[in-house]
Amino acid sequence: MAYFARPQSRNAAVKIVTPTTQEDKAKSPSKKDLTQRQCRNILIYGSCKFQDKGCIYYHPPSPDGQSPLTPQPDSPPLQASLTAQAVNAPIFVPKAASTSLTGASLSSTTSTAPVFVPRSVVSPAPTPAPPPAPPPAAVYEEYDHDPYDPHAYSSDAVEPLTEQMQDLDPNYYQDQGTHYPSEYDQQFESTAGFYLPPQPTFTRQPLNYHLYTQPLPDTFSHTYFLNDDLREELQKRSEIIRTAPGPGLNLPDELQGYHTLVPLEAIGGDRRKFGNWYSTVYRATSDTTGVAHTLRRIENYRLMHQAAFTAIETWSRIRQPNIVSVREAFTTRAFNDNSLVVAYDYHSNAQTLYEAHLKLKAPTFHNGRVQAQSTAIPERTMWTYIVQIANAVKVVHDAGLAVRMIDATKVLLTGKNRIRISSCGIVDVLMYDSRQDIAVLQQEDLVMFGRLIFVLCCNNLAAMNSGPKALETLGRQYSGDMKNVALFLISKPGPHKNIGQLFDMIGSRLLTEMDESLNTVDRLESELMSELENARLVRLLCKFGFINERPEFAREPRWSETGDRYIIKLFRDFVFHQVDEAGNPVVNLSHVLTCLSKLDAGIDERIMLVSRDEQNCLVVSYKEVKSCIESAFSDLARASSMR
Ligand SMILES: Nc1ncnc2c1ncn2[C@@H]1O[C@H](COP(=O)(O)OP(=O)(O)OP(=O)(O)O)[C@@H](O)[C@H]1O
Repeated sequence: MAYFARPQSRNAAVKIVTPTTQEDKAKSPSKKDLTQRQCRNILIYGSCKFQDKGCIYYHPPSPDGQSPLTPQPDSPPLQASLTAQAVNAPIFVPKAASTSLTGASLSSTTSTAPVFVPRSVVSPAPTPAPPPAPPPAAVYEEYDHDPYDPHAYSSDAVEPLTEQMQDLDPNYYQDQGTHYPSEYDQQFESTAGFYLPPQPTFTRQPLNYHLYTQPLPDTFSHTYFLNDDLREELQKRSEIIRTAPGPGLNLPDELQGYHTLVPLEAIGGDRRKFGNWYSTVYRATSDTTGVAHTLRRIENYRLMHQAAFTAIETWSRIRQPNIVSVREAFTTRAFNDNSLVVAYDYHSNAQTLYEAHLKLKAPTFHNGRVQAQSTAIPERTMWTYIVQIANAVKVVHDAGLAVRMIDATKVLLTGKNRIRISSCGIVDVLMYDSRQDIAVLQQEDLVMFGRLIFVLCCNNLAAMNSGPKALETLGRQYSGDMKNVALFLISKPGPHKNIGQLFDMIGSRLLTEMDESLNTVDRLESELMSELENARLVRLLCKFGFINERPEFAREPRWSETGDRYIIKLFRDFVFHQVDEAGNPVVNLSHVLTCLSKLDAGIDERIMLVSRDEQNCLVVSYKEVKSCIESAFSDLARASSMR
């Protein structure tokens, strides 16, 4: 009987063919020869559990008449700790229980995804699988590490086995209640006259790549996909970054290395001035990098001194997470006037603090009643803003510059509670002629910062017009610390009033902020983990797409349905085309993800692949399917690079 036939593929797949009779098996000369050879279990374990249960190999009698090399009850335990799994050998199927390796009996070695019933398994009623042999009782008569060559196994082959064992979990043996050979064992070995492999050294713990990456312990719930809020936010950003300009705007097609200008604010209607000038903000794409940038254009501005751009150079060297980075500045006549343009980083879906908190919002319906939306900013959020702005101001002041524009319409909210000061450097260019002492400008920064706190706490852009009322509102709704900070910032300039002193006042809040940002990093890292897995699987699916059913190779024998590609095709059916008992398609993402992850890891777990005509089935491991895919894909890649 042909238990195993070497498949057409050079890969190690076990083809299952119709079982033949016992007589055929008896006639097999190779089997006969095998019975003359000494049983490997005797060599490795000192005994063979299956000696009297059908093992066909030679078992030498022991001198005391007991079964050969059976350990005495008080003798030290033999090193019988290798399982079939440990040496990568097939699971032993006792002869009595398996007259043939039918699909049913193989089911014990197949994937454990029980919900899926491949077509061929559905139609013939499966016979119950025999219980798997106990792990330590593995026999190696049939296989070496090449499972198809029954004669290949020799004692020399023990060496490669130890190499494979090095990849195993070191605790594996402890778990089995066995141990590595001690000195005593070594002595026993030599006196017993059989060879035991040298003690393996374990260099690393094998990774269970086929399992999804675990999130950080206990902190965050684990999901396969990105958190909904974050996904929505990121999608919105990438959607907004691709919006096209409306028709009839009459904007230049090309502007000093930028194209596709899109205004970020309404053009026309009531416009507020930026100092003495009108300004407009555009999103534009860089010709060289394809990256979106923000261009702030000052209309009708005539540059008198080139030196006015010196400040832009200094600003462009500042990289601080709470400042919108400055890229460059230039003048242009592309808008049919003399315009000054300063380019900044673009933060998609950004809002100004004014838009986020101060602008009147449409009322909402709650319990059937119209309700004005609450615009009060929670104290916690206010402290986050204060710490971030203070951080930015400190960096700017330390660089010998002044922000010169800390205003609710110029501070951007670019993410959840994440703010950045925008429009930096532009005032330095505009006011170049009326140069002022930098220390005075820095004091002004602090006052502007204080005013912004009053505006946000009172929810009123004109809060500072009535100082005492604003102070009272702030004191009523926020803590004493907040009031002190706001008062300090708007107080008269003095030698001790600087941004460093503010940090002395808010020291403990900084620690809270730091905790928060570390938590955010952890959370995002955990999100990244799941996306990492998904990216891995997408690459795998792309390989599948490249390989499966290529029309140009339809007549090519190597691509035909007899080689590696056939295994890949059947595997594709196994992953995606499962049917239930009634023949209905099973659409189960978990099954797909599990299979693909196991494939990517190339683990030794075996699965049964069934041909579409249900006449043949192949037992292959994920490792073997992976190697088929790798070789098919590298063939393709080679072919494509030769063109
Ligand atoms: N760097 C940037 N990245 C993304 N969007 C930005 C950037 N800078 C400004 N914006 C957006 O451009 C729009 C206009 O910005 P601007 O600074 O002109 O605000 P504004 O409220 O219109 O102020 P003003 O009344 O002074 O023009 C705002 O919606 C803002 O979110």
